[in-house]
Amino acid sequence: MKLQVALDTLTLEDCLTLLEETKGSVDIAEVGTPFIIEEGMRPVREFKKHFPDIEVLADAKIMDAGELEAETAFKAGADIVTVLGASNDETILGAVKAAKKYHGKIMIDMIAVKNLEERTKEIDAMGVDYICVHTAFDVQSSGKDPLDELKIVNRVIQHAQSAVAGGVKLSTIDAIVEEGAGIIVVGGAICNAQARAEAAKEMKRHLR
Ligand SMILES: O=C(CO)[C@H](O)[C@H](O)COP(=O)(O)O
Repeated sequence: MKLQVALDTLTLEDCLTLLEETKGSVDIAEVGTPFIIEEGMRPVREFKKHFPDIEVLADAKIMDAGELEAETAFKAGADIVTVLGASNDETILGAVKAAKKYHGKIMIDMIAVKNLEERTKEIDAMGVDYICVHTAFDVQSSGKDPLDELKIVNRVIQHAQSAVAGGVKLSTIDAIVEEGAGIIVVGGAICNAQARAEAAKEMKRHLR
């Protein structure tokens, strides 16, 4: 199980400090979607330069032009790139093609996918590496629990590993660990903590 820290709203400088502080706890540094909108691929390059031992995920949430956009992120040094599960199959397959070329990985973000079971089966057969259930920022306050979706994905996947994102915190991580996931993504619960290094360490301690 890997711990991925989602870096969405911090400055580049603060992210580099956070990654230094949390060394040994964080397996994957995510350049979050808002960060990409702000800075493009610069954080991907900088994270790779300063922390060559940490995997870097570009949360590009690709929806079209899969091969082209994934290639841009892989060329910048990303190890993993996200593509939306709601995209056309051609987009996902294009991104998988780029991943093969650059020896990278594709994570499919199932955010807002309605036919989760059926779509997971289809996507699992496309050669992607991770299928991530994701409670969107915009619906987290509704109290939506990602566990039900994670159970569906874990039940149907045969090739990919599962991942979970969206509002994960210390009080919810044990149930996720119990259910099982290849990657657990934590953003605010680490980035907004008073003691970020301790928060990341504690999260990591709960993983298997
Ligand atoms: O991709 C995202 C939003 O679309 C976030 O990076 C993801 O939800 C993790 O952050 P948090 O733990 O703060 O919800």
